Amino acid sequence: MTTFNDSTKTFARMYTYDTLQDIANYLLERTKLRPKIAIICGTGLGCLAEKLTDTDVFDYETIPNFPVSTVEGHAGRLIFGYLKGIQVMCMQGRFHYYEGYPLAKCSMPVRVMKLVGCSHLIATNAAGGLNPKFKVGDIMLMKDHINMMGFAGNSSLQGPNDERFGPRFPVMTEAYDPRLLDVAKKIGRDLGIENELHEGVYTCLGGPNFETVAEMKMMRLIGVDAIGMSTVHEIITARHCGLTCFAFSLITNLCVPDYSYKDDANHNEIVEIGRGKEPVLVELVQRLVKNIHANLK
Ligand SMILES: O=P(O)(O)O[C@@H]1C[C@H](O)[C@@H](CO)O1
Ligand SMILES: Nc1nc2[nH]cnc2c(=O)[nH]1
Repeated sequence: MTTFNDSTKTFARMYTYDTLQDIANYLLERTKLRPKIAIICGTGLGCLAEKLTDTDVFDYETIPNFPVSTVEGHAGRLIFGYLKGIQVMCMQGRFHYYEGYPLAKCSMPVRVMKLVGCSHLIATNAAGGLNPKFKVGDIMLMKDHINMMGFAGNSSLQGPNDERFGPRFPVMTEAYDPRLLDVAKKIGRDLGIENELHEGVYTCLGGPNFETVAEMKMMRLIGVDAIGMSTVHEIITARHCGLTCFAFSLITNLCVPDYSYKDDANHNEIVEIGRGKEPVLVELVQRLVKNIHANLK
């Protein structure tokens, strides 16, 4: 019988440094672009990738050893291109634990980004707003996360550690780059959206079910502002291999810890809210990319 731990370790062994280097080489042989900035588009936020110009597009199923994206609202393409003249690589669609992929597999594209030559990661997601100040359509800049799945002994870094990626025991105290957080707040003020922009703590739960009222109450008690089903393991993997990280959540629904609240979360609405916020999200990311590029060493 295969246990949870066995399968996690099997995937960690399957995505060895050499296998991931092969994937990176496959891409580098097929694009002339050498981006330093990688972007992961969350549910309904794939519009970001549509803004790239002079693109080289790789459907996930054409990339050797790449998983496929099975979620509605996630196109399943890795795109190299220019965002306002700056080279980026963009995942239009990510992998989630609830799709049946172990966390190591969900976050393995982050290591490919590193091997392609990226130094920065911008991750986006759709999340339920638990902080009572949040409204649908607001943006929460991720200041920190609580790794609930890690508490349960499930990590993307589980299994043998390859020091070429990073140390066995990586620190996470500055998982989200404080400078980029400040830059994003300034961009928010410049765009006049400071009233819909917050900072907060995100957590990833395994999904695919949304939360019970008791679970929402518990999350609020421990300091969570927004709940989702991704990003945390990607950031852990990215920090492990030395990428500078920035992430934000689009608040697509409210997590109201009250039994009389009846407006339940719904995936189609989550996708639609993301699409509706396209102009401001694209502008935020474009300006952030410009700032990162200007500060590259
Ligand atoms: O990929 P993200 O984290 O943006 O997707 C969230 C979590 C679920 O996949 C989905 C729920 O509608 O949105
Ligand atoms: N777990 C979780 N993920 C989400 N993604 C978007 N909204 C939600 C939510 O309310 N809960």
